[in-house]
Amino acid sequence: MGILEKISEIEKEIARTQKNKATEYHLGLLKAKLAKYRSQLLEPSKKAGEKGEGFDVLKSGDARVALIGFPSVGKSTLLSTLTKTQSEAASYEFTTLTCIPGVIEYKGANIQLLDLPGIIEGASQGKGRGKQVIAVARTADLVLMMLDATKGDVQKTLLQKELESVGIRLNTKKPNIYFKHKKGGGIAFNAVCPLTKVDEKLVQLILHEYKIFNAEVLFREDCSADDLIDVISDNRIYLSCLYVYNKIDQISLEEVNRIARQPHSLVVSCNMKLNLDYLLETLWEYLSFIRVYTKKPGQPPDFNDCLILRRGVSVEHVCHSIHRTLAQVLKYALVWGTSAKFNPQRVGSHHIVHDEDVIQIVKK
Ligand SMILES: Nc1nc2c(ncn2[C@@H]2O[C@H](COP(=O)(O)OP(=O)(O)OP(=O)(O)O)[C@@H](O)[C@H]2O)c(=O)[nH]1
Ligand SMILES: [K+]
Ligand SMILES: [Mg+2]
Repeated sequence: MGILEKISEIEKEIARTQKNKATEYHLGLLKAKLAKYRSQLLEPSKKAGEKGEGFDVLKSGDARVALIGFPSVGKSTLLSTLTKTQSEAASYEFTTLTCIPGVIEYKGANIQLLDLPGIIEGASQGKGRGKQVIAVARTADLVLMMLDATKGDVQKTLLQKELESVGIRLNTKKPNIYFKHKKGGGIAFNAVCPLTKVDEKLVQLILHEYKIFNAEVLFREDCSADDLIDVISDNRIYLSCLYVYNKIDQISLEEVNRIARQPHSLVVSCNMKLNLDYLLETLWEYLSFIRVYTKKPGQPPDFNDCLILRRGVSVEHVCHSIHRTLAQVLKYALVWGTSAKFNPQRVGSHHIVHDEDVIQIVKK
């Protein structure tokens, strides 16, 4: 039996099995098996001459955003609208056959936007260009999942499943489980809170399925069997995802309102150029961008040139992004803006900067 068949057998068995206390262990074990086979699928093929894991497009700019969606939802139309690059758009499916990069220039940031071929159900198992598209998605800072607003929620459910099955987790955090493989000593299992989804026996069963007999496992939150499998597998990718519903010029206002209220979702019309400003603003938020301006002593800040950084960075990061060696010679920094208690505040390298702060570096 090939891996794909084994996977489908297990999926069927999981679907058949009623979920209750008595089947809990059996289901946990099946899920572990499933994850194991899927991760075998993810391993790069060793066959010589088999080409095309991903499209070779160099990363550039401050962040990379990958456009993922079914054929003809309007991905290329969006790229051509938001960037100077033109990507052919047409009413037939699979117009785009490769990866086409463009650059969104917004509030001083350069965001690399990747137009990609449409993907369909079965993409993760190699249908269409699915595997290559997914390989590109794994390299992105953000997935922009484009959906056809006239088609309800099916596209979203299907695509999410495709991405899940290859280890991509959208808008979720890595489960808070400490896991360490050991050379001996058996399995030391602990939890810092009451667990409602697994018990020690299930954890052991799952670990044994992975041939792990010596390990330290500490649940720091009430995680599930799936969470544990994600942590053991260690090849999961946690990505932010924005669901962008296009073609709202074709649906009712009630439907627009319903969709726009869903989490991580927003509505646009590329053809009518509706709500695209809000899309850019939201992209900026999701990428956690902030702008920091620099200032030389005795001169006004340079507001034409900002540093694009991520929320939560310190003065040390700011130094690094100006010059590789600057942090080493930092004496202190003067900061103006919302991160400062008074203007200017004299701060050290650990001070966290805010959006639109102005900073002056004083060297030793
Ligand atoms: N009504 C409507 N049609 C749109 C909108 N945006 C794009 N389209 C149309 O949808 C069709 C597909 O657009 P594309 O940009 O080629 O879609 P795609 O997702 O890149 O398609 P593939 O490359 O084939 O995967 C074209 O006929 C577009 O004119 C929109 O906002 N409203
Ligand atoms: K198309
Ligand atoms: Mg296209």
